[in-house]
Amino acid sequence: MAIEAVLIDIEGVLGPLSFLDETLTPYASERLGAFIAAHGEEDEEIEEALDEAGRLMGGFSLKPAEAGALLLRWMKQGRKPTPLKIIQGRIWQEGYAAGAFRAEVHGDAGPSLAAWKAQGLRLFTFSSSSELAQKLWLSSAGSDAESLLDGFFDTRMGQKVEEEAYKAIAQEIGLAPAQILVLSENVDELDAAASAGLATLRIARAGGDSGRHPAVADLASIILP
Ligand SMILES: CSCCC(=O)C(=O)COP(=O)(O)O
Ligand SMILES: [Mg+2]
Repeated sequence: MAIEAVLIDIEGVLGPLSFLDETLTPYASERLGAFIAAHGEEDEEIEEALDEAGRLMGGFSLKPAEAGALLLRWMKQGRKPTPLKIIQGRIWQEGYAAGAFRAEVHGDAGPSLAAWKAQGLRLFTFSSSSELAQKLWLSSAGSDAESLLDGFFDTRMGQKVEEEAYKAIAQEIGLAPAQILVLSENVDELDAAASAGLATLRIARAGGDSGRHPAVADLASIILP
């Protein structure tokens, strides 16, 4: 079955892994408590995210300090539930606006996306970060990638290591799973995508084990039929 769409990871594929660990995560950790105190009771999106965090904990109504501690714990555990990613995205939005940092996109991202688009492929992201955080990353890097993308998927479709998320995305895009190629640096994500029947390709910019998936060193090395 011919590939009709490409589902692309951001951190690790379009941009460097280090930006999350070295810049975005510390920035959000340091501001989480103050951000929740300032917005937790007056901003609908943040209120809803905190309610959802409480539901995920079994139906608790969390006080701001409890919510801050819970989200920090999730971050330390490497968990990526949607309410955490929504709140992180809003904190990062303030950081980008204040000029605290700028994101980077790898040099091969724009030209590769443009070439695939010109071939008639549909292009989507799938990131653990919120749709807002994805768009901020790409636009702050001055990349034209955003304008080439047909849609942005995030954890509202499910976690990236869960097969069900990829089935839901295939249904949303309206293609058979085998018509979608997933690009990620993360083998667990590719395993989940392959279990759902999607085609997979590991982007191994830093090398490493690709498990059962084919791999290339960068986006420029991909030739799509
Ligand atoms: C694109 S903003 C920061 C990335 C992030 O928050 C994350 O959890 C990892 O993202 P990925 O694109 O690798 O799913
Ligand atoms: Mg990634």
